[in-house]
Amino acid sequence: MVEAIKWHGDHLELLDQRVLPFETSFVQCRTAQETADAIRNMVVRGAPAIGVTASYGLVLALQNDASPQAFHAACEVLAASRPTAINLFDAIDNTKEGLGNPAGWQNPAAEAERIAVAYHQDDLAKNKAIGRHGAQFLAGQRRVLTHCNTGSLATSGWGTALGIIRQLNEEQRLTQVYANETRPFLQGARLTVWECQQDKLPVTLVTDGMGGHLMNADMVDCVIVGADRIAANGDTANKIGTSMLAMAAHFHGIPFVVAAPTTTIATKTLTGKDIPIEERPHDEVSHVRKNPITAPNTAVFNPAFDVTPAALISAIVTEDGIFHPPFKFN
Ligand SMILES: CSC[C@H]1O[C@H](OP(=O)(O)O)[C@H](O)[C@@H]1O
Repeated sequence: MVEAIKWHGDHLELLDQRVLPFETSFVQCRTAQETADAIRNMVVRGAPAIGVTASYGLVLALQNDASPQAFHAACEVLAASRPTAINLFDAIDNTKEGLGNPAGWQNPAAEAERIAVAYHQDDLAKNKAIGRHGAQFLAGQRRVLTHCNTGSLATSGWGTALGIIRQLNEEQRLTQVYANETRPFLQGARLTVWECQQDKLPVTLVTDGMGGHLMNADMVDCVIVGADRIAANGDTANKIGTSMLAMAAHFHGIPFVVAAPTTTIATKTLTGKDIPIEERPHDEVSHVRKNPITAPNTAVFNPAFDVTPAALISAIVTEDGIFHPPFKFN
């Protein structure tokens, strides 16, 4: 199981997901700003991984300057790195609350480090529970279509949707994984395929437009995806292209399952309309690995996420179990 995030006590080491699987290189962070830049630039990505990384960014901030003013400035810098994944804000609030008691500020850097390490370990435990619940729920489903990357690279290890897929494989109940390439950042083609190959999962790469054909040809038993923010009513923000998969699955009567830890559930976000959708740099769409795929100065729209209405979601799997519609998280 690959480790995307490594804490070394005085710096953070991130596996650079912008260049996998072609290069294995690492980015070191020693300040909150460097950590925020790594999140914004998608050195590290994936909602749970973003939260864990931000927790360590706050430790670095306190190691550099243990004043409350510097800590709150670091919270702002990290909170501004990416707007959609609620895990980022959950992690920041988790450290804020942990330092809330008077004892927390006696040695805030050490206390924040204890909090961050616990948050990191807790996410791994959540992933394993999601895998168990999801595999139990999907008994008999053997051919899975997934979107983006929701594995060890997007979490503390094991994964959410890919964690369920790993569990199905461990229980010898998986015959096929179709991985959407997931334009424009290619999390599927570059990261999910690589993770599946590392674990000898039966993975086939498909383009983002193939989902309807696979379902029409009866090649898929279920669709499993991750999430970046689940609203109180179950509307779910996930990688751009997810909602179209949900529409196709609904039309074909195929289960569409969202897998996420409860740190991805935003009870104060009432519906999908309240979820901020990140827009990313245009060259992510107009170029692939720095090579242009369109004419210069082409107009581009690059929303990184879309919202799948709760009505299209068959089940939401968290570490607490399986939730069915109508969803009401509070
Ligand atoms: C378990 S990862 C959840 C989620 O995060 C990814 O977004 P990004 O790669 O832009 O950070 C994707 O939406 C995954 O489904």
